[in-house]
Order: sequence, then structure tokens, then C-alpha cells
Amino acid sequence: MSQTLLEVGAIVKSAREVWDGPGYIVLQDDVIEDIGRGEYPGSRAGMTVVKRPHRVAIPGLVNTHGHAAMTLLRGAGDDLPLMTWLTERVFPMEAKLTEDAIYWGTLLACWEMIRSGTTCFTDMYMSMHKAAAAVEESGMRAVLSWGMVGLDETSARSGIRNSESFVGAWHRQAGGRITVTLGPHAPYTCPPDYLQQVAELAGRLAVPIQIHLSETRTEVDDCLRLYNRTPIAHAASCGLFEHPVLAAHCVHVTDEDIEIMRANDVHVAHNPQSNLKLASGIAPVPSMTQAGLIVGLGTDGAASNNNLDMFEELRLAATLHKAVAFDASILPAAQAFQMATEDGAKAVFLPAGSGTLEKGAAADVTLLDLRSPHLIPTHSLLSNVVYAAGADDVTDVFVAGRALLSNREPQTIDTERVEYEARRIAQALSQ
Ligand SMILES: CSC[C@H]1O[C@@H](n2cnc3c(O)ncnc32)[C@H](O)[C@@H]1O
Ligand SMILES: [Zn+2]
Repeated sequence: MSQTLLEVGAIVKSAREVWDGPGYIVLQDDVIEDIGRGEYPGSRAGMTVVKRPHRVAIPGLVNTHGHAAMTLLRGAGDDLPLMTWLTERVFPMEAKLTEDAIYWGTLLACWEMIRSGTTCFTDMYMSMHKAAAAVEESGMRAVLSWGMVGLDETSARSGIRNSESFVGAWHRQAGGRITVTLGPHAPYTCPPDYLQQVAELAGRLAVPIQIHLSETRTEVDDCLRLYNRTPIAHAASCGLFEHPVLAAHCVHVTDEDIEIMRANDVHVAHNPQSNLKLASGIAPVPSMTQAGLIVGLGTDGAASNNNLDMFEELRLAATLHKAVAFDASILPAAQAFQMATEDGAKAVFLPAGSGTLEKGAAADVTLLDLRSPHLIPTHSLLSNVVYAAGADDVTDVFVAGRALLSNREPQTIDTERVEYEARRIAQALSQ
């Protein structure tokens, strides 16, 4: 049994409750055992005491959509729209990715995410046994899927086989930190009969599904032409929504699509920066949240973002939709914060309470430096976190009660080795 006492200068328990003053959090094994204002009243005997009087504790950020090992492709294909980017730049480079590359690329992503305050991320990629090994070593929490593409018989079969073996080997492993889902890539790479097979498999294995849906206008137009349905209606007709689904992007959705998602409790991963960079558009997030959908925030892969910094997504989500609506009250700081934490955790199917610092919740905590000049003064802690804070303010990160970053020093990752391997692999990729 391990017990850590965090003594901090302020605590954002959730978007609903902010304590601007000293407080403490007791992490017992992987759970928050106690949290309070002022001095910890109990005995400190046997506890690891972490004194951080100039830090604010927030729930660890949850990145609800990405492709971790794409860190190796960062900057290798910029300023292109999605389909050109994928077919001309990304897929040819991905064909050269070895298992070794996936391992080091995923560790690089974990390092980057830990360093920027993220405690849990989702991934849809290849050679996922290697990605899971990297996650286990890093100490992060993750919701992983082996990307499935059904454009030909061979890839369709291997997608099913790989996913089945991946669920068997890694679902609820790494001390419960890893959740496995199925990852059909998109309606344009997975024909209807394949999506039906994926839906059946999700039922049989009792795991959720994550998929890209309605990312671009071209995707919607093609889907309407081929199937006479929008991608959302098409996914529903293939039986996907009979299971828990996390849909990435949902940029081009109609009111009917939103109603289908609401009726089926489909969760959404909003990736504002990737959607802007690939010129995909801007998702109607206010309409989706007003309809009651669970919407989390994501970075997407590092080749379309080009970093994995959730503070950038948080601030962009809280500003972008105001300009779209010509309404400064849209998506206020508290709502954006909730999307990056509690709603993100719900979106990726973590247990109730995750993404908050409530007693009994998972012990996933991020500390920020309150003495950074851009966080002074403190009219509103939540405002500072959403509109002013950045990745460099992150000093400490705990996942499942374990310190992964301590006073800005990574504790679980050999960063020099990761840098060396990532540069070596990227060089080979570009040849
Ligand atoms: C089959 S593994 C996942 C697959 O998805 C590709 N990908 C990365 N970003 C996006 C995006 O924004 N939309 C669609 N597909 C994307 C990634 O390169 C892998 O090939
Ligand atoms: Zn994606």
C-alpha cells in the first residue's frame, strides 16, 4: 500500500468547485482517499509528503483522440487537406513503421503528454502490443485500439484478428490503466459489412468502439452518394451505435445526426486544432452539448496538430466557438475545463468520478506553477487555467497515485534514449 500526501496552494476539484487557498490531497494506492482545505488534520506517519505550496492541483487532462506514434511523422506533411495528407504523405510513411518504431513513437508521445499535464489518452494505431507496452512503462492511463481497415479481405481479416488478440492481452491490464476498444478507422475505409462485423465483435468482446466520423465535407458527400445516408446515419444503420461509441471529429453533422447521436449516447472527441490545420471545418460543439452529448477534447495525431498539448486545445475550444457564434458567452471557461477533464473521462468510458478530484476518484492529478507571471493575479483560478496557462506551467503529474513528473522531471521515461531512438527512426522514415 502506498500513501502520498500532496500539500498545495489551491485546488480545482472540478469545473464546479474551486478552492483558492491551501489544501491537501491524499492519494492511497490508485485512488483519492481524502481531499480538504487547509492543513491535513491526520497523522503523516508512513506517508510520502509532497509539499507544493505554490502549485494549483487540477484533475489530469484527458486527451480523447489521437494516434500516439504519429509523433514520428510530426512536420512530415503540413499544409495539406485530409485526403491528400493521408494518401500522399501519411500512408506511405506509415507503411515503413516497424514494431520498434511504434514502441518508441508511443513513448515519445507519452513523454510529451506527461510533460503537458495529460494523464489519460486514447490511441488508434498499428502494432498496438508495442504501444501498450510503452503505455505500461510510462505509467499513463490509456484507451487503446488497433486501427481496423476493411478495404481488402486481407486487411479486414487481420484487423479482426489483431483486435481480438489485443483485447485478450491488454484489456484492463497495467493495473487497470489500459482499456481496449475496437478501432474501425472510418466509413470510407470500412465497408458496411465490415462495420457490421466490428459491431458484432464489440458485442461479443464487450468493449466500446472508437471511429472517425464526419470529419470532412468530402466524407459526407461521398457517404451520401454511396449509401444515401450521412456518416452518422450510416454508422447507426450498420449497428455500431448498439454499443458504446466514441466518435472523433463530427465536424459536419446535421441536426438529425445530433439527434441520432443523442438517442444512442454516442460520445464525441472534438479536435479543434487538427480540424483547423487540415481545413476540415469547425464542429458545432455548442449544438452538440446543448443536445446533451458528452463531448471531450483531443489533439489528434502529432502530424496534424502538430503537438499533443491539451492546454492549446482547451484554450482554442473556449475561444473558437465564441467567434463562430459572435457570442462571447458561448463555451465558457468552466465548460471547456469540464470537456478537458470530467467529460473527457466520461467520453472515453472511464469509471464515474474520473476527471475530478473528488474523494474516491482515480488518483490522476496535475500540478501547475501558480507563480508563472501569466498566472498572476488570481481573479479566477479557472479563468487562468483555461485562458492563460500552458504546458510549461506543469510541474508534477500523478497517475493512479504514482508520480510520473516531479518538479518538471519525468520519472518513468528515459528521455535521452527516447530522443535518440525517435530521431534515428524518423531519419530512416524520411529516406
Ligand atoms: C488505421 S490506424 C489509424 C489511421 O488513422 C490515420 N489518421 C490520423 N489522423 C487522422 C484523421 O484526422 N482522420 C482520419 N484518419 C487519420 C492514421 O494516419 C492511421 O493511418
Ligand atoms: Zn484521428
